[in-house]
Amino acid sequence: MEAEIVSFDNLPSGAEHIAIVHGGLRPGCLVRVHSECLTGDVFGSTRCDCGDQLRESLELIAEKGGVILYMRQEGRGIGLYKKLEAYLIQDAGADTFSANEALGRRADERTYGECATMLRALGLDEIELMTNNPSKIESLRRSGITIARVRSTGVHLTPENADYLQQKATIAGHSLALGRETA
Ligand SMILES: Nc1nc2c(ncn2[C@@H]2O[C@H](COP(=O)(O)OP(=O)(O)OP(=O)(O)O)[C@@H](O)[C@H]2O)c(=O)[nH]1
Ligand SMILES: [Zn+2]
Repeated sequence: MEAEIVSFDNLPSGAEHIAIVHGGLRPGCLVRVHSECLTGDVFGSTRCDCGDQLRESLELIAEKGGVILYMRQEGRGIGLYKKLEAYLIQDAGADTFSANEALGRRADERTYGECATMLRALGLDEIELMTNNPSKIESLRRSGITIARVRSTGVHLTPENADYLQQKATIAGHSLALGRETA
């Protein structure tokens, strides 16, 4: 697909977030807010579903038009090195949220105010949001973005990521129908 990559001046965090835009921008268009996961997005790690969700979003946006906000919020905001440390703690039995806390960090350090700023800069204050994460929905709504519709991402369930997905559902309240598997 042909897409435009948009950068943004003066985001308060200084992070190099980008928007990938395909098709016309119109009120209510499809938006995926994707948090960076180097291990999953680039290297195909099977611990998580991030790479599958990113590819799913790219395919949908290629088909319908829309935006991916690629947010440099690696490791739910704790960064890559800390996420790798958290993986070691998980391998010793912790869930993915308490492993962050064992490192003295919060379970999820992401905020989404900059996503709202980026959407407004693109002229979008009404969107269809692609997510299963209730805090993304609430946070964007609190930042003044109208979410006309929420579209769930698929459930990319594998034996390797089953605990991770189960913990997202039970600990962070993600709407994931883990009884079924989709492509
Ligand atoms: N700290 C930590 N971060 C992780 C872990 N696994 C994935 N991540 C990060 O979690 C983020 C993706 O978050 P998810 O909770 O999978 O999904 P989400 O983006 O909140 O929700 P959806 O919009 O429904 O996909 C990325 O920044 C990943 O790097 C982990 O075990 N520990
Ligand atoms: Zn991941």
